Amino acid sequence: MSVSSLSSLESRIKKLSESLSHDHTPGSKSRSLRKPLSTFVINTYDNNQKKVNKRPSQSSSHGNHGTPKLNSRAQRHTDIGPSTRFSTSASNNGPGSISRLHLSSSVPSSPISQYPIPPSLELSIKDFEVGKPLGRGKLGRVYCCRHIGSNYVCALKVMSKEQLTSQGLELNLRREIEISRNLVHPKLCRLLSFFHDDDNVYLVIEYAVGGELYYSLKKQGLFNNPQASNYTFQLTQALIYLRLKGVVHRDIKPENILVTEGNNIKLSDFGWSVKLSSSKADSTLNESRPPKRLLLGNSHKPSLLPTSAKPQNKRHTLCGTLDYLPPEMIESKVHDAQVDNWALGVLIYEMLVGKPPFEEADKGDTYKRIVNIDVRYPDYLDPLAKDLIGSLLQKIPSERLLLTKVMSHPWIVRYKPQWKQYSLPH
Ligand SMILES: Nc1ncnc2c1ncn2[C@@H]1O[C@H](COP(=O)(O)OP(=O)(O)OP(=O)(O)O)[C@@H](O)[C@H]1O
Repeated sequence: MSVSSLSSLESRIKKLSESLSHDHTPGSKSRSLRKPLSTFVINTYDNNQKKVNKRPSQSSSHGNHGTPKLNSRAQRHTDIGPSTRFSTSASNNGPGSISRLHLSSSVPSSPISQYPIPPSLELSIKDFEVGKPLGRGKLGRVYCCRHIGSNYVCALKVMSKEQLTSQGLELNLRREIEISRNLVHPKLCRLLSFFHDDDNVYLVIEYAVGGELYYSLKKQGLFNNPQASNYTFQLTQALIYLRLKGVVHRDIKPENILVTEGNNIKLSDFGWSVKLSSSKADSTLNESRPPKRLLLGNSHKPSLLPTSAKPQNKRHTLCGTLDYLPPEMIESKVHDAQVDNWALGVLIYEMLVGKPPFEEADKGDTYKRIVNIDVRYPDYLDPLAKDLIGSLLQKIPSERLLLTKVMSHPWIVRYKPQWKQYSLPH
């Protein structure tokens, strides 16, 4: 599809998506301020609350839940042969009693085109050799693992059913799976498969060896123009694809961007994504069919999740991450796909400055600065970058720069020749 037809399609989608409004996503209750949560709905105008650490550490700040208990049927010690790409560790602090494994970060995951894992449901945890923990999310841990049958290295997100239920996040998970299972793009972290047992739900995800862009950014402090423009370009590619699929991500932030070999990025975490109403979607999006009913079990197993995760026409949910929330969400107005364009502007700023543009100790102050579009640019910022950020951080959503125009913005064009030179080592 040509850039001009993408542009016009993007404009049409923008209009169509203006019909998005109420989202009755059940509230999640424990996300930090860097996490999207419906508690923002309750707390938006509560300025008396103490601000919590906005940048929780990967291993400890996602709540007080330990490693989810793997089904005892799955507990085993793996027998690692010398020919495998894993090496054993003396420690045994992985899930259950499974030996903890370490994967050399130089080992690439298999190309997605060759991924040989069965689509779903025939799988069980026994089909995987579980390796080192990669991180912890709100509902459980993510492990590096190997699909035994194929030797395919992937990430396994293990979520406790108990926690899913107690935190009312079944619908979010269901929506995440429904949306992400239909997304296949080199700049998106692909959901390869999913299955469940008595205790947990497991998502098999493409493995991103470099981890979160957030940690690269924290390590380096800030990115230079070539690096930031490279990541911006790649993320915009992902967003254009999502736009064509009628999907709004709603939680763009460096924590949800994973880095792979060759400094490639993959957008992840579709827990807060939504799909434009199929009845409203442009026919060229090929999204006119309602999503298939999601089954998280074999026929003899009850389906874990409710079946009401249909795309909503209207959305008012205050989701997204505090620093990345657009004015329309803070003001409880209807929002549309342009929330992702706003977040892209926030991200570019954060990459170049090292902190998000509206960050304040008090979240009420952050909200004020967001609704007033109070962006303060450091002197050292390239004027071209300022121009791009400013054109994305527009109060009126329809005035935000089109994604296709981001791709050809002079800041991108100017630094493109230096992208290879400034690749981050991973
Ligand atoms: N596909 C992956 N490849 C490599 N590392 C991953 C992958 N997915 C997740 N991780 C690591 O595991 C950590 C936890 O991931 P997870 O998605 O559970 O957390 P999260 O983004 O905080 O999710 P949530 O907000 O849903 O709790 C991430 O911060 C990341 O470092």
